[in-house]
Amino acid sequence: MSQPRRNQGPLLRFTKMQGLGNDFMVVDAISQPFRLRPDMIRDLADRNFGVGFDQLLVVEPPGLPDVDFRYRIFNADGSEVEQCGNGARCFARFVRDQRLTNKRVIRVQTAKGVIELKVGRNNLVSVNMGVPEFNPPAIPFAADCRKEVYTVDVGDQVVELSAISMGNPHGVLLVDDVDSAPVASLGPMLEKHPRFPARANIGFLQIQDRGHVRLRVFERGSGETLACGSGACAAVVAGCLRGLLDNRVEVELRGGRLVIEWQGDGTPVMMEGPATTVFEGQLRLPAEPRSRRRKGHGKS
Ligand SMILES: N[C@@H](CCC[C@H](N)C(=O)O)C(=O)O
Repeated sequence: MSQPRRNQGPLLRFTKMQGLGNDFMVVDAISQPFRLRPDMIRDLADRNFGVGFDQLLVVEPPGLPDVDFRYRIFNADGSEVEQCGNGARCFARFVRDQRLTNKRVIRVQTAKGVIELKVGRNNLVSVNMGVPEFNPPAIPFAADCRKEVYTVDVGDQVVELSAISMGNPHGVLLVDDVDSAPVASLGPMLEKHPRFPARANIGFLQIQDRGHVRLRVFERGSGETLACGSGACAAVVAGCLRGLLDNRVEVELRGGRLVIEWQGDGTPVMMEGPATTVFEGQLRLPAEPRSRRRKGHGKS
């Protein structure tokens, strides 16, 4: 890393990646120092004034035995979250391309447990996304008991949704047609609905047949994205629980297709899809104010 000039922060190397148009800035925090405040992440996520991304992914050394890396995820609003399916596939591609590992099966520690990523020979990555959680306090979702469908008052409407955690919280609504679904109006209201105390990702699911669905997701902390991997898992689980879907489902999102498999309660959800590098870059981070520098590092 080159030496920063006066009043400038260090250079940061990053890779821009995308999985079905859900786009990421990916940072190797193993071979370079990395520390960003939420306001800096928001600036970098800005599509006009920054790099522009839905999520920032950070690759760190593992903190557990039998795990290859730690995977941290930040939404465009700077909030740190537990899970990102499209990001997990890009993560797997990144650590191999950057020669941080040559394994094809990679175990990664996330804020909600360990996930396993498998890199295929065809640009496809499959991810064991873990066992979905339906217990309301664990999602978290405000309800007295577990149900497949909850009735929720939102604005002047009453909607029905499934509430599921894929490590991160999801609400899934069935719609007749995703193209005309009220994603822009209901999405933000349900994302911040008091019954989801940690906020939630809101999926709008159209069932075409038992093996094919269409989906749009209004993501917590990032708004509507072209695709949401954990949202696709939650949507298929919701459809299976309602008896509407088979165990293997092709999910069509605005940015492309994912294949999701789920064998039922207590089993993990498997996701397969592509991961693509867009470009590599470097940027000069702003210098930290002197007072903060002193506090953080104990030096002036
Ligand atoms: N795009 C992601 C999900 C990213 C995190 C999400 N916005 C949250 O706040 O939980 C995916 O592909 O799963």
